Amino acid sequence: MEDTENQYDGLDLDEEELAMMGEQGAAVAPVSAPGDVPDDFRSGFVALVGRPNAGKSTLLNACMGGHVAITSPVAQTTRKRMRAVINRPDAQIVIVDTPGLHKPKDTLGRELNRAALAELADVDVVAMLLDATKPAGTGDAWVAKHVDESRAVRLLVVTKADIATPEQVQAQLEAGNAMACFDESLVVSSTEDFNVDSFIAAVTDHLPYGPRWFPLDMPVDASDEELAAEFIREKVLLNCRDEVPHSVGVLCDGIEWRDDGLASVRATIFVERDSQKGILVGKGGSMIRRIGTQARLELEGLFHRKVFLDLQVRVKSQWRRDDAAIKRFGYSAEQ
Ligand SMILES: Nc1nc2c(ncn2[C@@H]2O[C@H](COP(=O)(O)OP(=O)(O)OP(=O)(O)O)[C@@H](O)[C@H]2O)c(=O)[nH]1
Repeated sequence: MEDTENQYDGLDLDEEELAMMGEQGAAVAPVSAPGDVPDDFRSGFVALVGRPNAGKSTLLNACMGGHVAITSPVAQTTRKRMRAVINRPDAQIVIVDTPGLHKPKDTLGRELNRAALAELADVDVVAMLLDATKPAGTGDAWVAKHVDESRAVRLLVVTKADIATPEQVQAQLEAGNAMACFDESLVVSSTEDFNVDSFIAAVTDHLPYGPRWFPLDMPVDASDEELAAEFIREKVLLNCRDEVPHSVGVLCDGIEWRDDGLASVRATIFVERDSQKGILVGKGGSMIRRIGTQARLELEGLFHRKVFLDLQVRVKSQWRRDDAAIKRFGYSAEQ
């Protein structure tokens, strides 16, 4: 069903809320002292915003040249703001991946929207992503309205050029530019590495002169536990269908860095109903074993060592309507 404007009623943050959230984001302090970087060093933050499935996390990964943010064909994959850092001799670019803006059905959905919108208040550049293969709708117009109100430099990025026709790309460029006043428009394919460099260059050109905000050895601002939980959730999304993906929350209960070089990771996958637990565990444990194997291989790549993964599945009824649970999972706007 096509989104209609009034489905988003009550979602807009007022100025006070935005200012408050902007201040929280601004709590990052520079790590480089004056003189550590050249006078013409550029640095700052670019937020990727757009509807679910627009390709935000995939573009972030393409910019980073690796698997940093989780992606899947399931809408609303991203639940945590993810900041990834590109370091160049002339610039430091902090890319902020945000949850897809959508019509929320529960407290979690509302928190995800709040988290995404809050980023608009506190970045230097906003890149609004539009999927070239999906006709722009009122949901995109709603996102564009917020982008238009942002004080940041605005980029329109039409994504998935590899699977769109030239006509679709052109139509999306026109639709996007009709919805908001953009400073620049680009067409990319993140999976085919088409124009990803141009995107980074465009962002860099619009960043102010400034210090480094993150140390050179910190490509993402997430802890090992947070990354482990997200990569496990990604494997659940890739293996499960229907209602299970949206009901899944993952908590990493701990990582032990053992003397024998092995990382022992304990994590719990939460679902909302017994029936979902049954699907997730699978016949004779086949599904959870598959998810565990895929997640373990991913974590071995991430941690550069062998991983022992202990996965539990538990039921927590209606956690998506529970503020405290949403906070505990780290999916809240107030991180
Ligand atoms: N062919 C193609 N597919 C893409 C491209 N970019 C993203 N995709 C696919 O589109 C789907 C959604 O991509 P994501 O990067 O997870 O989208 P997102 O905007 O982060 O989604 P949310 O987390 O729901 O907000 C995934 O299946 C990606 O593989 C692209 O350039 N080309």
